Amino acid sequence: MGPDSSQDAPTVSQLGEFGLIDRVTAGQPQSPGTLLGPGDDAAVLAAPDGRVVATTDVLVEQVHFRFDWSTPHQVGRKAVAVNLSDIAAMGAVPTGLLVGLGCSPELPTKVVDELAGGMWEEAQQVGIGIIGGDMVSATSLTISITALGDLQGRAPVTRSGARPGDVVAVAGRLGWSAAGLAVLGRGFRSPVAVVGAHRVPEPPYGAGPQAAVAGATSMVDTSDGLLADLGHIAAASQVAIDIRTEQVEVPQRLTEVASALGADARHWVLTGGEDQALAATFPPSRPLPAEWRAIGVVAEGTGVTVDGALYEGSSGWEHWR
Ligand SMILES: Nc1ncnc2c1ncn2[C@@H]1O[C@H](COP(=O)(O)OP(=O)(O)O)[C@@H](O)[C@H]1O
Ligand SMILES: Cc1ncc(C[n+]2csc(CCOP(=O)(O)OP(=O)(O)O)c2C)c(N)n1
Ligand SMILES: [Mg+2]
Ligand SMILES: [Mg+2]
Ligand SMILES: [Mg+2]
Repeated sequence: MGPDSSQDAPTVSQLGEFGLIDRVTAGQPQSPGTLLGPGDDAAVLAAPDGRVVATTDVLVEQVHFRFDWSTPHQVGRKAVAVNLSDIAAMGAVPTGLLVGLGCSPELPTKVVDELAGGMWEEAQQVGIGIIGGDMVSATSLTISITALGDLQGRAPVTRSGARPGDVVAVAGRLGWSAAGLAVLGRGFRSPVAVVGAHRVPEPPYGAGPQAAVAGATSMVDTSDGLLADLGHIAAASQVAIDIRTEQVEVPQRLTEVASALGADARHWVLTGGEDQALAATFPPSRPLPAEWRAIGVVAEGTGVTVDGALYEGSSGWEHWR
């Protein structure tokens, strides 16, 4: 195959593994702090703090996204966003991304171009880039992203530091992605406010480090659902968490969508995943940082309650359930 035909190759198998790698890496900016970028056996990245934060999330077609619901560009942005929100949830800032991609030989090259374009767009929002990755043949389109981050000299904010008396607070949107998923699941494509929130979450990236600076005692990103993810803090910290619904805003837009679908907007806010909001606990003595709003309290005990009662029904997403 000559260079001209490979330039326009319609499928990934026609372009080939190394042609595809060249295509997604060519012309991209160097991620800051990268001492050696894509092309060798591994990348080399500066670690300013001396410690490296590392996290992976995998996204699989039909499980995490559908191409009749989202464009490849949107899927690329979301795949990066869900990883960056885990970095933020440690109170860290991201420094680089590694991208594994499994796709069928028949996949049009254009889809890979657009996925990579979306990934780069989201990465550039926080000033970083893709420093390496892998491309393999697979039966379902699979994206595995590893995000690396830096603690800037601070202690990591773990899931295990919540203390009785702390305030529970959130930053970012809740329930919007679940509303969008419900809309798409019923075959609709609007309202775009909720469908767009499902396609591309907007994690409050800055709120993670902000919480760390403000002395947050524990933090998690809400990928599975607020109650489910707070359950991880309650378990790891060996405390009870009570959410006070009078403090939890249910946006008017979600109430409207829920009434059109015969659904429950409050349920989306409390248990809907994929908004990648941040939830954290703070000592009660100090004011919350700017992006954060109080939604409940930490007490002695175990588990998560809503207004003092166990929540009826599922508290969030679980794979294989
Ligand atoms: N295959 C695995 N090997 C080792 N650790 C894993 C594996 N899968 C998940 N974990 C770890 O289990 C924890 C919970 O995973 P998960 O619920 O996916 O976290 P998150 O919701 O923050 O993405 C994380 O610390 C994650 O790194
Ligand atoms: C086609 C499709 N069906 C269902 C969902 C809903 N969904 C899939 S995964 C998930 C939860 C988050 O995913 P997970 O892999 O558990 O992320 P993690 O908690 O590891 O960050 C949700 C709500 C979706 N996004 N797309
Ligand atoms: Mg995960
Ligand atoms: Mg995650
Ligand atoms: Mg997480």
